[in-house]
Amino acid sequence: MLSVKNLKKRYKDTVAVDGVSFNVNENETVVLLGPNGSGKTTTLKSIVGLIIPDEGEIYINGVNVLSEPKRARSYLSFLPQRISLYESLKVIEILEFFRKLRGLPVKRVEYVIEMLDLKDLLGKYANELSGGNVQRLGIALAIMPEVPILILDEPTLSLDPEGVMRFKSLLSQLKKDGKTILFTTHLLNEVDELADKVGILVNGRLITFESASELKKKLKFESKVYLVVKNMDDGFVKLAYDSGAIEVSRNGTSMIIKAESNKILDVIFNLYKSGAQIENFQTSSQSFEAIYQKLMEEHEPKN
Ligand SMILES: Nc1ncnc2c1ncn2[C@@H]1O[C@H](COP(=O)(O)OP(=O)(O)OP(=O)(O)O)[C@@H](O)[C@H]1O
Repeated sequence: MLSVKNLKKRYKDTVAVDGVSFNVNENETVVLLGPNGSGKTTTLKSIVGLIIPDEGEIYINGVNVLSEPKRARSYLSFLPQRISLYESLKVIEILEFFRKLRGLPVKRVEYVIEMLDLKDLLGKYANELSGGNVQRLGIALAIMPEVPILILDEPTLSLDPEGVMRFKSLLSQLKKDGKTILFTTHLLNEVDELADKVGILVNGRLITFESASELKKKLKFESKVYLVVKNMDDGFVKLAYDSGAIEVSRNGTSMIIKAESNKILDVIFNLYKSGAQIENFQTSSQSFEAIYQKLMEEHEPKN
């Protein structure tokens, strides 16, 4: 559906994108992560034909973006990081203006008003909108055309928690509708739920591109369990280590055990079998954020 091959872009002395290649299959949701300045926006803008790369090829539905930009672009819709709006127009006028510009039926305006819950904003002028509401309007404009591919640069930027939740359900609906979605984000804990695949860019290079679940497996995804044991004894700490725990800390009758996710239940079960009277336990899994930090440290070791 979307194929990026050996993409390179340099701005004077800055190498923004340095040989990036990846594919996005039909109906997949792919998230690009990376620190500020790692080349995410440059990659997206190259895909949508707004930047001419120095090297590399990009195909959308088999159409070369560089040689047939108009045809390639007809398959996609793009939400840029900063959208510029006509400040003297009301939200409804902006939606209508965009609809006419793209030659879309009236029902597409009704659709985006419903999907982004824009009813209360329709009479407001663009310059009266908060940052989060500008972003909602931007997303509305991006999903108005009925195209198979959506490319979104930081769609959750400035959204409040409710806006983020709304965006998440919008994205799962779009996925159900068969869309292929590529977006960048800094909200790492959203990645788990939304992404089929994750690409991580560091200094213009794609250091990983794989499914979120594979990434977790590879990095030995860890879980933590907090236990309160009525008859706590140092022997239980030793037993936890013997059962595969990576780290155990004891404080009075409670202990915190860290282990690989697939071993944590063994540890608890062995403690229980050996007579530990477990009064309370709570588990927590490593967030995607921790995984991301670990990868970053591997690629940018601290001095
Ligand atoms: N028009 C430009 N002129 C000069 N340098 C640029 C230009 N656009 C981007 N760069 C540089 O290229 C590098 C990659 O920038 P890019 O915007 O693609 O990163 P990003 O990962 O999207 O960052 P962010 O998360 O902050 O949006 C950065 O070092 C940036 O300063």
